[in-house]
Amino acid sequence: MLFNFSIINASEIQRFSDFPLSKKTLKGLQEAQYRVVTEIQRQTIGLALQGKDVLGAAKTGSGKTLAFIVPALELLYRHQWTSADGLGVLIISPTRELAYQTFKVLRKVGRNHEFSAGLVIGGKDLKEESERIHQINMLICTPGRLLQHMDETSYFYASDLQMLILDEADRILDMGFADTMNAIIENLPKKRQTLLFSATQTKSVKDLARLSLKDPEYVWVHERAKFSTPATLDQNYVVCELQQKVNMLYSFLRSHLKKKSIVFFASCKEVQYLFRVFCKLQPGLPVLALHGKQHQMKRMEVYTCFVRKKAAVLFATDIAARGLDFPSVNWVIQFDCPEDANTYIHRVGRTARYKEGGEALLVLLPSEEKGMVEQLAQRKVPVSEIKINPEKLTDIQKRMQSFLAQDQELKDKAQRCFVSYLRSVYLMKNKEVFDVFKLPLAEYALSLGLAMAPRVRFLQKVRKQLRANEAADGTDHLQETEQNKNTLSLINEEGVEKREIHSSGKVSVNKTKEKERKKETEECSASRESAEESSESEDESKEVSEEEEEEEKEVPILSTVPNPDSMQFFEDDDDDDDDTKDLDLLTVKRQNVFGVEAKDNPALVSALYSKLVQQWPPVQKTNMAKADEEDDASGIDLDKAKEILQEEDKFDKEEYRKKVKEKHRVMRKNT
Ligand SMILES: Nc1ncnc2c1ncn2[C@@H]1O[C@H](COP(=O)(O)OP(=O)(O)OP(=O)(O)O)[C@@H](O)[C@H]1O
Repeated sequence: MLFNFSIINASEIQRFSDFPLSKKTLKGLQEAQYRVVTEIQRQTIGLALQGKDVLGAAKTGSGKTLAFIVPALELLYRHQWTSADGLGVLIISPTRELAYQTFKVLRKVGRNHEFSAGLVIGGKDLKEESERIHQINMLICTPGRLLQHMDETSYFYASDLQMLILDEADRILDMGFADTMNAIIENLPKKRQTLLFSATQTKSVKDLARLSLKDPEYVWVHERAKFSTPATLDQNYVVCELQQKVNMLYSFLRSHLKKKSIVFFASCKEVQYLFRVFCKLQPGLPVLALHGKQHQMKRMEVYTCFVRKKAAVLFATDIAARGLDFPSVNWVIQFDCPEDANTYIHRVGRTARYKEGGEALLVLLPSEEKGMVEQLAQRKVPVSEIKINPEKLTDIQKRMQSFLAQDQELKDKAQRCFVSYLRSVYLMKNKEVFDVFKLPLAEYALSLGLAMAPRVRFLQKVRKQLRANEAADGTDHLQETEQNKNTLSLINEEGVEKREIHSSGKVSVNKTKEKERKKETEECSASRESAEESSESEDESKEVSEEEEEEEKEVPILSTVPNPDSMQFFEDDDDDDDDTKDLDLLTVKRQNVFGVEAKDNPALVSALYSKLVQQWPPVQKTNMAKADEEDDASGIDLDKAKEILQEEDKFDKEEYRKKVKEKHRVMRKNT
């Protein structure tokens, strides 16, 4: 059937069937219950069908995935592509989870076509992948693994590539893949169509567009929208002292037991510690944790488990902030202030997806409020302030102290959480919002259940440096709070290694010399936590021994608080009837929860990896329909998954990077 693509008029398109699409694609869309197009789909699919390069930006949850999958299928269909034609479409995703999610949508919508589709996201024997990769027509991959194939797989040809798709381009760049992307693009034929999609428009996205797109059509569907977040998203913020944040979170969860929430933290170690503590606290709903230090297998379990739960809370780092399509999330809580407005937008985008409603609560420290609220206003994010009623907070500090008194490992985690949070604040670029010297360290330590603040050597060094600068230029770089003056002077005094901050009289003796490790610093930077790059072991004992940076010897805390703990390691599924007593206390806004006037401010996958397991090895030799049937027919093969993941752990990324670097060096030398 011949279509006339030149007459597509976006303003007349309402349904997918209004586009000149093949019967196979339309059938796939209908079977997946996609009928009416979203705005980004209406505005970009026609342009892409006409063969134009497109840079598409639209709010989170607005349907960007189909905006590129539909034209990709159509392009190969029109060219009557067969498996013998090799690679025709390449889709690059920032993370494994997102790549797999996209792969699933592709298989669903493309099930009536006969192209082969493959997922190459690392973690499997390269040789095995290499033997099959040349048979793939549509390849979805993460950047690192793709470059690895380009460098090492002799069968890998992209010379006939018709279309390159860059999904979540901003995230790819944030994760430090700019060089990798440049190298990949150099390896691709110049004559091709390129589609680039992103939820936020940043300078680096425009740079990448300049490099990879030719005379692109810019489609920014929400450019003139009053707000840059979905209209169905209700957004509020509270200003909360650092030492009250944990109490606030606990109180919040206790009053939202029937809801599904994601709580974002700045670092893995905060997630690790607070997850453990909240399991012990038994808030009355399942608690899950997702972060970049988890073994891939664990991430599979957690993702699947959270997708299936009706009510649960997921503690996460920004690894979960972008692209992932968790169904029916009611609340996104930003426990720690996001790095910038873009990160805020991606995080809240995990709720209120595709016309659904959702609520977002941002927790800000007093020192963060002005700068962050201004940034959000500039980015057209409508967020209103609500206040916490301190009387309605449940104080869990004593319970936490009691847990730590009985569990040295948990105490170690608390100390790492403390240091890691401070480091994450210190590493933030926007110093108007993030000022580590304004934080009440002693109180914060207490609020984590610690008897005293661990020594933080990097702060010591920073302080020294600032003092030296001050002496040189006569200015006052250090504006300390009274509390910090105390803490800092103590930690700065040569030989003083004890600090008592708790009335119960505990003494801390810090014995370990800090190893200044760049690796650690990077791990704590939320923006660098990448699904693809994560290689840390789940083995916590190993983690501990590797990360002894703030080791501390301490006399155990004497606690009179009985331990209510019945340790639950992974999740707490217990529905506690008593919970209802708090219901009227903390329901943000509607019941004036935090007690307050709302002051308007102007301003892997349900099946994620379970399916990944079945479609391994990753190349689908069969057509998509068959693959999909197989996919739906069977359950999770955990043994197989474990096998795959064990293989993955053997893959030495450092070694590989060195090899690639060396290879590039030799190549540069030779040219
Ligand atoms: N035309 C449509 N009709 C019905 N549902 C749709 C349509 N397009 C997309 N959806 C659904 O909307 C949700 C969000 O889609 P998608 O994940 O593509 O959004 P996105 O714009 O890529 O979001 P993000 O920027 O957060 O990655 C998905 O659950 C998807 O199935």
